[in-house]
Amino acid sequence: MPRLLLLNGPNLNLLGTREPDVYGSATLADVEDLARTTAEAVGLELRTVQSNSEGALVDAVQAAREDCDGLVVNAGAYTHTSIALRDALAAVALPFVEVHVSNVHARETFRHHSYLAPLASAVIVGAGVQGYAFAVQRLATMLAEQSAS
Ligand SMILES: O=C1C[C@@](O)(C(=O)O)C[C@@H](O)[C@@H]1O
Repeated sequence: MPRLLLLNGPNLNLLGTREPDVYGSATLADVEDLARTTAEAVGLELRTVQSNSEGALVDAVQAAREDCDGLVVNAGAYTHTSIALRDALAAVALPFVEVHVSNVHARETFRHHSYLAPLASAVIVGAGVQGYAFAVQRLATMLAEQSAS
């Protein structure tokens, strides 16, 4: 069964209590449950990693090359700063969908640039935590198309 890695970066462990007016009330556990339920409904397995450290996220991306077919990535603030994470995603060359809970384009200008977006298959912003479900569904479609071709 194809497998996805759901990667959440810094401060996303605080979802549910962190700036609820911006990020809503769903917790990281809620997000992981939603993504897993969505994945299982379309015949995919889901592995989850959350870390506040950039190096651990790079390690998780590298490890995904061994056992995953695609990634859902919310790198939090590292989205806007991390060339290392971008290089890791380029190195493993797995399809990934970038997700942001909030509409980063309606926020501070430093959130408008993503080092990851040019490599992403799709970018979903501002859909709340439902964006994670959309990302899983998009990857399921892409993987099905890939295996049919
Ligand atoms: O930590 C986060 C969360 C975020 O990735 C989002 O999901 O909206 C947006 C980022 O700018 C921010 O640093």
